[in-house]
Amino acid sequence: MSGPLNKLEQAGQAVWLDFVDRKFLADGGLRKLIEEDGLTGVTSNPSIFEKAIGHSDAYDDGLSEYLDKGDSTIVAVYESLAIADIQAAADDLRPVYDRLEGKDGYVSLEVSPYLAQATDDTIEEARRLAEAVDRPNLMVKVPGTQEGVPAIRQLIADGLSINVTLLFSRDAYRAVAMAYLEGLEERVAAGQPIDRIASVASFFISRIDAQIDKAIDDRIAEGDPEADALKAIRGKVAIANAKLAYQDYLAILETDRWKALAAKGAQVQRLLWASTGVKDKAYSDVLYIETLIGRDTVNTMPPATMDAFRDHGDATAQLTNDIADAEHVMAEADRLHLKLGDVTTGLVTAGVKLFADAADSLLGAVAGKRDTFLGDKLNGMSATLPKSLDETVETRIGTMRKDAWSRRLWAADATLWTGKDEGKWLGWLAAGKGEQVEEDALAKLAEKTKGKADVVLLGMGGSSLGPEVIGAIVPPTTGAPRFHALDSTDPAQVATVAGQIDAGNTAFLVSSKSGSTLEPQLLEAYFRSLPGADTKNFVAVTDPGSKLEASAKADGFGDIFHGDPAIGGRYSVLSVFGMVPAAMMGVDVPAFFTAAKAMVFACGPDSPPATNPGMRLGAIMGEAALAGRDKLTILPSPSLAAFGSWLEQLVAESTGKEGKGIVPVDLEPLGSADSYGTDRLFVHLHLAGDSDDRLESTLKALADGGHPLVRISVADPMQLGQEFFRWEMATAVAGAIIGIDPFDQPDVEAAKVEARKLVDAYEATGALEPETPLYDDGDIAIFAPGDPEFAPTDPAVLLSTHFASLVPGDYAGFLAYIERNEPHADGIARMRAAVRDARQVATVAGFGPRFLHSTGQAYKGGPRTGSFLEITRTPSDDVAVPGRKASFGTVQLAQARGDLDVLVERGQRVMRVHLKHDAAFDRLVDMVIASVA
Ligand SMILES: O=P(O)(O)OC[C@H]1O[C@](O)(CO)[C@@H](O)[C@@H]1O
Repeated sequence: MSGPLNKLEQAGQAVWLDFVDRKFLADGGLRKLIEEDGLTGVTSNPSIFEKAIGHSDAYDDGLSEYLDKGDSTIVAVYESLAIADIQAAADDLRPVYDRLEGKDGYVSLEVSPYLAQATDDTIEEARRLAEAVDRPNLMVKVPGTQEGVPAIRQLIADGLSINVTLLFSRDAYRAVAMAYLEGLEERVAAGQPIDRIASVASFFISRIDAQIDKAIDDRIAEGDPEADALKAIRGKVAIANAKLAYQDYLAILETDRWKALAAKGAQVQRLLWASTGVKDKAYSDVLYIETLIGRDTVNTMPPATMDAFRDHGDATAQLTNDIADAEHVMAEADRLHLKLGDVTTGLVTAGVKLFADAADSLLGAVAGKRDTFLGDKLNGMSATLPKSLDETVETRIGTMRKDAWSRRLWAADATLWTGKDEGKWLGWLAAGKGEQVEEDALAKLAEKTKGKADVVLLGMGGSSLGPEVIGAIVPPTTGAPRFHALDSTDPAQVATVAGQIDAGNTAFLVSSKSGSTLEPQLLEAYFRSLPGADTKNFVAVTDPGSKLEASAKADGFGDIFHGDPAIGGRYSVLSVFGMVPAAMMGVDVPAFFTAAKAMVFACGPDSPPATNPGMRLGAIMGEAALAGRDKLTILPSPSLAAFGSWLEQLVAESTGKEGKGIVPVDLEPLGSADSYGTDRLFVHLHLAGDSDDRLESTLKALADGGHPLVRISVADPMQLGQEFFRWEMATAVAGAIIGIDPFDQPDVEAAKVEARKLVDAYEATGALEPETPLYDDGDIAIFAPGDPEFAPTDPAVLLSTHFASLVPGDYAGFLAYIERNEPHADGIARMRAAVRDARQVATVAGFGPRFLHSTGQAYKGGPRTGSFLEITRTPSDDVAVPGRKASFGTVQLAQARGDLDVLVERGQRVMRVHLKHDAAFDRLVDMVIASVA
């Protein structure tokens, strides 16, 4: 063969192809180039794979085959595809490699561009890739950044062949040339062979001219007096730079150091010309080939450049010609202040970023394909946002990608939030993959619990709400015990659960991360005192070293499960705190995690924000809150109605602090589209098979009316775990956008302290501190401790004054320290609807003390826009707590009063209505509705 490309080989220059594509390889395209054009190598980079994989369906078979295996990160999927191509190319080139005895015939695969600034990670990744590709003619491509240089030295010393990429300056080239020598010397010193170690130093050409030429053109356009001198070096700087780098190379060959290595069989580290397709179409399309032909060099060409050279290239060696001229060009560039040093430094950074961008887009494309393949095994999400919010969300997603939020979150980088200790609270990421639980231990526990009639969980907030939601949504297996979550000190509520069970045939679960929460302590004492109760049937779930762990051990509990101290209570549902009760209620935990993992992987570190469901939702929540849409209104389909109680604790306790945050609105009766203000972000969660025409038409009207609406679809209740994880990720991300620490709860403790003070005083004196009502008619009493404006008057005026303070953007809260039962829930729902419709404000509600451990944080620490009606009552049948003077009723009242004091202190508006007997509740409901009519 004697075409121009073959002639390059004769001139000592190897022709490599800067391109990989599965179809091209499968069709024998590479073999043809090897046979006909004398091609001896292939290079790839993230942009090349992005084009290959992201924009064709040639990889879809491989993709689906891989995804069938189950657990698969996007990077793993990408690598499986890329490695197969690299292996195929390496196999095509193997005869060349063998013929040339390892001097050529290489194919290059680049380490992740995300690691370009991390020496140790680069080393580890290069070793891993070399092992995975498992071909002697692989060159691992490593960026020649400052951090890359020591990695290159180490990898050469390891015996890997390395393609050093992203070299723009002679200084950088000389540094990697030295790293190559050092690596070889290390091997020689260790008595290891060096003759099969190859390396190329990839020197980039056209990108330099693109920058310098632009600067020249700008200066000329501005009328620079040196216009002629500038014009004279246009299109010449990159070539001159490369020619002088080649002189550096020749100089190295003259050193004794090199000669000693050569004597041991070392191969030269060839200069490889990369980026050789011309960017300026005015230049000859073979400019960067013809000018750079010389012995022991490589030119890696994009296909179009290769075709052009085959067609009309001139293979005369010119690399060592006109060196004086090259020096003159460089001197001129310097004299004319074209700042080549700055340009090459900038190009390294830009080059790393360009490959990282390509990798993001590649991973995004793979993620998209994976999602399509998974179909409804991955819960879906779509959003209809008003234009301005849509724009800010997309801008945010763009900056999140650039700032590597997906990777940084998984790497526990606290600077995503406030830079405090947030990185220590990310155990929920591993928990999502099932890594916090031992499935065998759970299976044993499930077996043990099977024969029981009931399971009663005693715990608060994060320790009770996840299990309650699982119990309500995931269908129980036949024969599984009934499940009750008890998170209250309300005497009637305690008595109701006690009345539903036979303590002798019940498994009890005391669940508390801290192991020191008051309510489960009181409840444990109560249930252990019931006839038939046996501590062997008690299970504790708690963090290691807690007070509960010690007492459960001492008291002979049947089982103790340990939580992960790196997970906060509200993020704990996929740890033992959710999964122990799930196992006890008969949920197939391994299957639950198998279903959950689709979302965990979709939210993985390698899933860029645009295709990462948790990140995207977090961006929407965070941006909506910043835009004043801080009331996250949960509108589930009927079968998912329970989900909101878990979600509201996660969102409220995580984000509601420092006067900022998101106020979740759960179980608010559905209104007409025009009853909602502009402070809402709506979220609809839909379980396949559910239908609710009124809800559907309202959702449509909301979206049509310009309200932001996120729709989430869940194909199967077993995929509930996906929503736990998606929302955990989204909440953490929203917290970062809002600018708070989503893992602390600074204001919850304050109410606990106040309540404890009151209970302690009661234990000492036998009475709660006296208080004076504004109004008392023997039926109801009204207190408004924080507001001097309220004068004792008739209750209707007091209530209407209270609600009159609400303005759009505010929210009304109903904090009910009464039994959580249907009549009470209905009455509260009616009051909420009336207030919302009258005042155009969002309404929230919680039963106390349950909400204290969930939404209570946001009511105290979040936006100061709340106005709360607290409801307490004198219980008709109080229940004693064994070993204490204070009854459940007294503790509950103390908690209510402590809560109110803190709300007042935090500047929220509060009024308390005390019901002197149960029947007064209906009167209160009527009075509230009348007061806003
Ligand atoms: O599991 P523990 O430690 O009893 O806490 C219960 C709940 O109380 C809180 O600490 C708030 O009071 C929540 O964060 C937590 O989920």
